[in-house]
Amino acid sequence: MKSLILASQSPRRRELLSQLGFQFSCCPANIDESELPDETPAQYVERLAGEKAQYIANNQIDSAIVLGSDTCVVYQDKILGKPDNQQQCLEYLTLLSGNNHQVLTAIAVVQGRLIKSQVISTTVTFKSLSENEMLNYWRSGEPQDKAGGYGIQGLGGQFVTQINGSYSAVVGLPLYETAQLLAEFGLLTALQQPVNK
Ligand SMILES: Cc1cn([C@H]2C[C@H](O)[C@@H](COP(=O)(O)OP(=O)(O)OP(=O)(O)O)O2)c(=O)[nH]c1=O
Repeated sequence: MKSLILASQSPRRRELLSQLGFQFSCCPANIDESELPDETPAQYVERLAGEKAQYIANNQIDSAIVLGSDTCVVYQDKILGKPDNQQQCLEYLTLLSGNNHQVLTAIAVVQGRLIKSQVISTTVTFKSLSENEMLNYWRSGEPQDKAGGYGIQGLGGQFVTQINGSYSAVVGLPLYETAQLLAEFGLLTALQQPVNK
């Protein structure tokens, strides 16, 4: 029986992976998340997802399958990570207000020396936000641990007028692509199992 490890501390990723019906354990991967010079946002998230998975895989004695993921918000080629403070969050929300942005989520699966990864891009449109709304939102406590300073699955959902792509990828783990990638490592969801007719 192959064991699956989610290289994450995120309760959202844990919940999403549970939706696929897998048994797995969670290990947070503490890696340096600084950007490298000349790296595109897609290269950045793909590298971090791979490093998170590899960090955990390197500490395994057996050949466990390790899934890592990373999400960032991109506005006009600028990466918006988790806001450090109120001022940065208001800056991010001001950029997102009334505009389209991309949410990039990368997933990486590692087993021994084999690594496969993928980047999923989703376009999200925000309504125009008032200063009051932004301040109240910051005070709700929701933006603090989220890329771009918002959570589509929470209070922040009321800012979103349109989404083109994968909702689960915006929340942190794309369900369709994760099921496909894990299947390449022989981990099938209950729905992917062959049926005896
Ligand atoms: C845009 C957006 C991001 N997010 C979250 C997803 C990610 O958890 C987080 C981005 O930070 P990440 O660094 O991708 O992940 P993390 O630190 O939460 O967890 P780990 O590295 O241990 O896997 O922002 C939402 O929950 N909702 C949203 O709408």
